[in-house]
Amino acid sequence: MTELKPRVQGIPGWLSGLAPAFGPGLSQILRLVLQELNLFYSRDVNGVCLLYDLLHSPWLQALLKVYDCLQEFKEKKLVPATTHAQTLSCEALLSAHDTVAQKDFEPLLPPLPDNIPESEEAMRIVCLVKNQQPLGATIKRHEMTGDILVARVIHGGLAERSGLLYAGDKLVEVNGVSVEGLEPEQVIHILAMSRGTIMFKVVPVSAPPVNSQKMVYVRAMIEYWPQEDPTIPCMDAGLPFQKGDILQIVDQNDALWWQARKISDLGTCAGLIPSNHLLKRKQREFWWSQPYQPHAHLKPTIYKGEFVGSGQKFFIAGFRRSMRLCRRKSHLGQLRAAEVCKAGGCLSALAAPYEEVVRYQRCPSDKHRLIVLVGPSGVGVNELRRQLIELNPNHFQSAVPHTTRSKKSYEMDGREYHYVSKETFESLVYSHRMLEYGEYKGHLYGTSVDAVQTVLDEGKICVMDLEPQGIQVARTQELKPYVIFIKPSNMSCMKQSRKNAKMITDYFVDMKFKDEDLQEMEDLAQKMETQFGQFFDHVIVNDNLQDACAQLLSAVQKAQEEPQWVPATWVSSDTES
Ligand SMILES: Nc1ncnc2c1ncn2[C@@H]1O[C@H](COP(=O)(O)OP(=O)(O)OP(=O)(O)O)[C@@H](O)[C@H]1O
Repeated sequence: MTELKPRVQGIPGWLSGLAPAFGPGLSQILRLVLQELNLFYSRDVNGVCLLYDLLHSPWLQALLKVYDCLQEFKEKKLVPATTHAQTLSCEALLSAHDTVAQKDFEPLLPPLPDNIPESEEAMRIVCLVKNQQPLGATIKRHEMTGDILVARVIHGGLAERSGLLYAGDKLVEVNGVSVEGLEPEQVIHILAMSRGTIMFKVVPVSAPPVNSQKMVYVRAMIEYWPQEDPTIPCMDAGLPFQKGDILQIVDQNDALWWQARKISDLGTCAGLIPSNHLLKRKQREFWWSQPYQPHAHLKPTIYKGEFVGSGQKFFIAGFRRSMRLCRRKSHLGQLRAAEVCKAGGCLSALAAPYEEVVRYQRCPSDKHRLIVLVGPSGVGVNELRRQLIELNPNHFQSAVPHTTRSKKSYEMDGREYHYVSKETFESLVYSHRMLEYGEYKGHLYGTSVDAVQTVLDEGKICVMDLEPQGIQVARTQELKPYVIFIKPSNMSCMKQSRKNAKMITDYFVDMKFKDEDLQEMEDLAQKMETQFGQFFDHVIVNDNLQDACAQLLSAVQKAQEEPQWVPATWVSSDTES
């Protein structure tokens, strides 16, 4: 041990001064090193060689140099090289950014050789990954060249979202298989069998179509089932819809097949629907193929009698006695039937299949919209109307009807009826100022547009019931009717809810509903929906009377206060929302 000391002390001077300078961590290591060295020394003199190697190891030397530098650096106070170094560095950074941003990083392609044949076409390779969705494109065969072309790209579909396929692109290969000479069905088969990535080789169309059309919304006045239409270019791409559905037309580039979405389903990709032009053509073909038939009405329009208002706290005009039994026995005059039809009571076979619509929200200063209730006889149209008016007679009101019968002693002109001559009544009919009219016991009865306007002009909501044939006559910009269909519930519910209800008959005898009455009501409701469903803004099933009345009140409020789809012709463009 005695010999060790001078040896250790013989360690170069720089090492002996290290321990305090390195701090506790490094001095600890050095201490351990010396202890180890001691052990080696007591056993084997060659341990000194080990120490020598250790102290000369490059990593320890490097570590010590780093330490020296840091120490030196710590003691120096840093000053910028120049006074405006920060500005300079900022400018340098921006200049570097500008240089990079302005540089064209596109690869420089060699010029095309001059000897390319004229017929050579540029190709585009398109890879689409097929998932659960359809590809969203249809194909067709060019009549002259036989080429397979992309007929249309469906909006919102896979192909459209890729931005790589356009209508008019010529298909050359699918997954390496040439489509030359193939029928579209064979190509579709290849596509249907493909899984995962599908590679198309196409010759791009010279000018891809640009869809600059504005978005149009329409109400479907017909129903359409692609599955039943053999003429649709691609059945799977078809969009089925029902009467009254509001459709967003997204593409009208094709004269025969438009692309549309239902507003209830705007997140999905569009589907094919027949264009207005195509449907009109089909309607015309169908119309000419039919043997001539005089116009058949769903049910004849007979104005249903007079008000029976005794025992009420206030007077409600325009309520009628049910003429169900009378109607069954009635024979309508030829002239009247023809007039009803002329006034728009029957749907023309050539009626527009789509009606352009816009969102309309009534301004508080606007007149209220007319509320029209429609429903099969006995369903409760009058009961609901009565209950609604009773809720707030100052707010809801009926229109005072016209009649050609003479005034009774206790009646007041303009309260129960407007009493007019037959000539005056007929002139109102001929000038289309009657919304609905009919004959009862030799007298004419009807509700005029002006009578409705009188209620609306007073700032009230006019509530009237109409035969469905009258809806089209009422659908004008001035009345902006909101049509509510009162629908019977199913037979078993009706039997229960109408157990104690009585229908008012022509014989002043209230009769209980028989099963056949309920069945007739259900059948008629179905026919009404089929024929006139496109005009219904709202449907209420009248099962529980209280519930139905609450629903009616809420629907009437929504009609007046919330935005609704109405025919575009009712609204000038500056009030569209
Ligand atoms: N939800 C209901 N539950 C029970 N009874 C009802 C319900 N709705 C209506 N009624 C009753 O059914 C009968 C027929 O109703 P209402 O007279 O309103 O029918 P309507 O549709 O106006 O038919 P019509 O035009 O033939 O008179 C009335 O006695 C009425 O109180």
